[in-house]
Amino acid sequence: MTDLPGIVVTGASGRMGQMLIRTIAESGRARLVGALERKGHDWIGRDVGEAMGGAALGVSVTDDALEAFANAHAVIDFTAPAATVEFAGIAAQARCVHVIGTTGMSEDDLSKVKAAARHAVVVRAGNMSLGVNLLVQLTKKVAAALDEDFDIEVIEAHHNQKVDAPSGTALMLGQAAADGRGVDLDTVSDRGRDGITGKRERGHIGFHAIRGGDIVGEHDVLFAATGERITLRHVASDRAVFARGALKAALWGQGRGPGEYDMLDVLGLSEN
Ligand SMILES: NC(=O)C1=CN([C@@H]2O[C@H](COP(=O)(O)OP(=O)(O)OC[C@H]3O[C@@H](n4cnc5c(N)ncnc54)[C@H](O)[C@@H]3O)[C@@H](O)[C@H]2O)C=CC1
Ligand SMILES: O=C(O)C1=N[C@H](C(=O)O)C[C@H](O)C1
Repeated sequence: MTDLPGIVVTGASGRMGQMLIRTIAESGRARLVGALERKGHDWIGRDVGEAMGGAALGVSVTDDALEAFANAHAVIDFTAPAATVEFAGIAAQARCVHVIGTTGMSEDDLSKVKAAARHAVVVRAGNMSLGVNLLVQLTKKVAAALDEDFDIEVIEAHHNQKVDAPSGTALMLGQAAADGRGVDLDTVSDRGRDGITGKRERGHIGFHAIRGGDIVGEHDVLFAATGERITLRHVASDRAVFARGALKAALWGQGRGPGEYDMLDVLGLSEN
């Protein structure tokens, strides 16, 4: 049992944190060695299993990342951009695999993560599910096959607690569509529409975000032309799909050379 890779989960009380802790505990392929929460959180010092309302797991929630990461093989991190940037530096120092699910990161945040990946393995993806990563590749292929007579719109729906838009997944899908077409996403991106926007520009890629209730995560890529349209769709109905992907990434990263990887690498779906 103690030979299994030891994993720290950051944001332990969060929606994804709790799902990850359950997934690791039930996997038989890894062991939970740390559970991190932000300073002042009322779970600090408590056994994380009990804090989640279940049996004790023998791991106390801490706010000390340096100490927690020192004894870990991997950190699975679904928190917030500022926290993730801080954890990237600490994980690199500790030479443990850093699996990043956090979305809404700025270019500056991403450049700091990239710097950390010079010293340790980082696996980062806006969506860790098998289905979405397959959809990314399908989107790229369909966008490459169709010309600009087909307008591309990415529509996503999430729960009412989500703080960033468009979702990390929507941006991955938009990037895949732009790559398929051979265009620069920043140049053709239309984020939402409101007011007298003028007609849709040919070749642009639109993003639209719905927020409501407890929607786990739904993504449509619409290719609309005159007389016909195609929709590629993924629906996540259980956060376990993200947690299983993240655990797979943490195990895949063991023994690999430093660098920044994504779930296409982990799942063997990368075309490069
Ligand atoms: N890549 C993927 O497959 C997925 C990514 N996400 C992303 O994961 C992130 C978290 O999502 P949720 O779990 O729904 O959010 P949440 O709000 O339920 O959980 C975030 C947790 O992080 C904790 N946290 C914040 N700062 C911290 C710090 N400095 N140290 C330790 N803990 C800290 C918060 O206290 C909270 O418990 C979001 O960015 C979301 O978009 C969510 C699902 C799947
Ligand atoms: O915040 C969420 O919940 C999710 N976030 C990710 C995103 O921004 O795409 C992945 C998933 O859709 C759930």
